[in-house]
Amino acid sequence: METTLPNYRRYAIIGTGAIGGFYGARLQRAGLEVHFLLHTDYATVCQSGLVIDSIEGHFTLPQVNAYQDVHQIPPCDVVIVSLKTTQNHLLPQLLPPILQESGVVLILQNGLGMEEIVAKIVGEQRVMGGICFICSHKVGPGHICHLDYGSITMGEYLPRGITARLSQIAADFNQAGIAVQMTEDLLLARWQKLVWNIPFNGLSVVLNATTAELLNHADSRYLVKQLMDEVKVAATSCDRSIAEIFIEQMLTHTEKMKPYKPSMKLDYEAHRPLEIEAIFNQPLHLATGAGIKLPQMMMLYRQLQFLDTQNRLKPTN
Ligand SMILES: NC(=O)C1=CN([C@@H]2O[C@H](COP(=O)(O)OP(=O)(O)OC[C@H]3O[C@@H](n4cnc5c(N)ncnc54)[C@H](OP(=O)(O)O)[C@@H]3O)[C@@H](O)[C@H]2O)C=CC1
Ligand SMILES: CC(C)(CO)C(=O)C(=O)O
Repeated sequence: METTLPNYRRYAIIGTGAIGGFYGARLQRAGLEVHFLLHTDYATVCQSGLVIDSIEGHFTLPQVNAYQDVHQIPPCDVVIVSLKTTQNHLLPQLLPPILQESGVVLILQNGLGMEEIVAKIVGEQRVMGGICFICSHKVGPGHICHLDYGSITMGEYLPRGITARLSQIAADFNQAGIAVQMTEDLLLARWQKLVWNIPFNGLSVVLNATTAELLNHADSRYLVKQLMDEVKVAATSCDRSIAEIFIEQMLTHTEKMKPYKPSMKLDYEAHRPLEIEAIFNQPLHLATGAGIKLPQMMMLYRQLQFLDTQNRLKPTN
């Protein structure tokens, strides 16, 4: 299959929240054509556009191409999936109407297993993934607050090296001031991100703590390290090797971060469904299927399932 995109590239954002709203707005500001699918913010964004408060400079896009219905969006060359993974059951309806024949879907989500879901809908040749290193959240309708970082590691789903279309998309993000690291091994990058997400997203909910609080107490820090070690072992189920030095670097890097509530903690506080399936269940499924025992991860997974169910029964304040 042809893996070069046209010189003029049209982008769609499926899920205009912390990730989609931020990166989509940066792409539009850099001169790219971007179409945004909205949900509850549709009316506000039609009226006032997108507002981005960012450590890299605040800006407003008073006019954006906003839609409530994918059938109104023109065919796009790059369709960015930035829904929460808990909404991925919507993708069979959302993707086919907007993906150009020669286009590609770029999944900007945490976790594992999303590329397989999208491959079933659009074909495995048309799937790419990205892992975002950013601290960002939606603070109001069409209003995104970008607190820290922003780079993305991107790769093809099928192992086909650094393709022309990957370089083209990376160049568009670079034009928007976003650093992109292109990888030949997307799956390794996804497992590496899980070294962070599994301990910090999970424990921040269960222990009601920020990243700094988790690292500053000897017992919770011990749990973080144990979980990181288990993710390292779990990755071997996919023949991926994570070096010990990577784990050490992740700990020291997080120590230097401003105290932060991971996205799962923010979802929990807002009584939104938690991304347990993609961040916990998929990795557990792959590893336990290969005969690997992961007692700490399994414990955290079951605690999160319990809390998620209880939390969804409680009304939002
Ligand atoms: N936030 C962060 O800093 C980071 C997030 N990630 C990952 O990125 C992914 C996206 O997360 P994030 O951007 O934080 O999530 P958000 O909840 O901020 O954004 C998701 C968006 O999807 C929209 N949406 C929900 N249902 C629909 C629908 N039916 N049709 C159209 N749009 C819909 C929501 O709209 P509405 O609000 O109106 O319902 C929301 O704006 C997740 O996998 C997350 O783990 C990764 C790294 C960092
Ligand atoms: C690591 C971090 C904070 C940002 O990349 C994240 O993935 C999350 O909050 O879920």
